[in-house]
Amino acid sequence: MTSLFGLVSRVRTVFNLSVVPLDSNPLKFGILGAAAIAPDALINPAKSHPEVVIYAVAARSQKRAAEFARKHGIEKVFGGPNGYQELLDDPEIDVVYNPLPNGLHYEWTMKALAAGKHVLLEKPAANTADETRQMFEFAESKGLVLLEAFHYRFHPVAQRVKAILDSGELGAVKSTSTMLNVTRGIFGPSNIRFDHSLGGGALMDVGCYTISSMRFFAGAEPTSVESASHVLAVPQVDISSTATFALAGGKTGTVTCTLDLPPALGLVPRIPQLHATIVCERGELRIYNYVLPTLYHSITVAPAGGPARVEKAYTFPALGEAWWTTYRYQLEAFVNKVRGRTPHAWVTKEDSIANMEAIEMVYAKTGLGSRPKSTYVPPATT
Ligand SMILES: NC(=O)C1=CN([C@@H]2O[C@H](COP(=O)(O)OP(=O)(O)OC[C@H]3O[C@@H](n4cnc5c(N)ncnc54)[C@H](OP(=O)(O)O)[C@@H]3O)[C@@H](O)[C@H]2O)C=CC1
Ligand SMILES: O=C1OC[C@@H](O)[C@H](O)[C@H]1O
Repeated sequence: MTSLFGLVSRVRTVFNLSVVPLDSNPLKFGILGAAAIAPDALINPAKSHPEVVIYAVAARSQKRAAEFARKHGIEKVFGGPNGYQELLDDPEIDVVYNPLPNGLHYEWTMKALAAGKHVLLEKPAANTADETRQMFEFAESKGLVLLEAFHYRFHPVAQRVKAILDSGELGAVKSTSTMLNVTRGIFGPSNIRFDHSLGGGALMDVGCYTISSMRFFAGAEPTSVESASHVLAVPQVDISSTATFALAGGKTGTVTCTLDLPPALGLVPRIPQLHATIVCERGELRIYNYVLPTLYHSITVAPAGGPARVEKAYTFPALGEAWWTTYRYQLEAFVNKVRGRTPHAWVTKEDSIANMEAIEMVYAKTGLGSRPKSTYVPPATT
């Protein structure tokens, strides 16, 4: 009963956020594209951050940009074929949020960095590890912050799980199983997720979380892909994928993802499955909902031969509120980094590159091949 009240209270707060007063010199964010994810990932979290103002949006259509701006109370609108570049050229903007389709991440992140903006970049970082490396090296050379938005990492759940594993309570990690299965029908056939040229594929879209969390919880990088299989949505684009990695130190990791979770009994839509199991030398740890834990989650710590305990982690001892989403925690860290303060968690350049490498390893194993490289060539001066 207590957890039901907690759930209702957290959900009510998330959907009825009051806007906190802004500091005197907030960071001004501009959004590239009137993207479906932008409200959850940035606009709503920004309402409770005194150092963030969502100042501008650009969309390929003026009308779409204007409607999005009106709906979300955004001051500045850039529309039309040059809208994205015009937003980047606006000297008022400090930070660019890039939630474009995966295949456009590289081009517009490079352009945003060239314009001197910090970038919050949606996952997966790009279509290839090479593009990912280039973006991070360019950001470093310009002294700018670039973050791949693996929001789950910033929530207390992921950090608490990592702390339990690192404590040695259960002994060393032997294997991981990470899953992200999305309900069938949420994304229609024309969705960017099924467009090869835009970087589509379940492994790119949701598999990137399963690989990221495998690497994080195992504390080890893949050395090879032992087996992999997929179901195609259209040629070269997987709607479901699974793979088993050999990881450094003799560990293994199995990842499972789909955008096509079938209904129960052929009729009842199932809620997304966002679970992970980590098997250790002296027991196992199970996480229910490591991706959107604010709604509800559980961390079950089951020592071999001993009683299991269940933990919850909605806040850190000195940071957060129970209703803070993964995105709100992520924004906290991002702003701290830009401001030169130490963030409570981070996804490093090396981490983002390694994740893309692992995705490409799976696509190589299955024969689908990496998603196409961007045709954008940065100017020589960049
Ligand atoms: N962190 C998270 O939890 C989530 C992250 N994501 C990530 O965010 C990104 C966007 O996902 P989502 O918001 O679902 O995507 P959308 O389908 O909403 O597309 C995002 C934007 O892409 C722009 N766009 C530019 N060129 C094209 C093109 N050729 N075809 C289609 N769209 C184009 C559109 O901008 P315009 O308005 O200018 O037309 C659109 O608004 C992806 O990288 C995805 O992986 C997605 C969901 C959740
Ligand atoms: O990032 C994401 O998280 C949730 C999924 O439903 C979505 O497809 C993906 O883009």
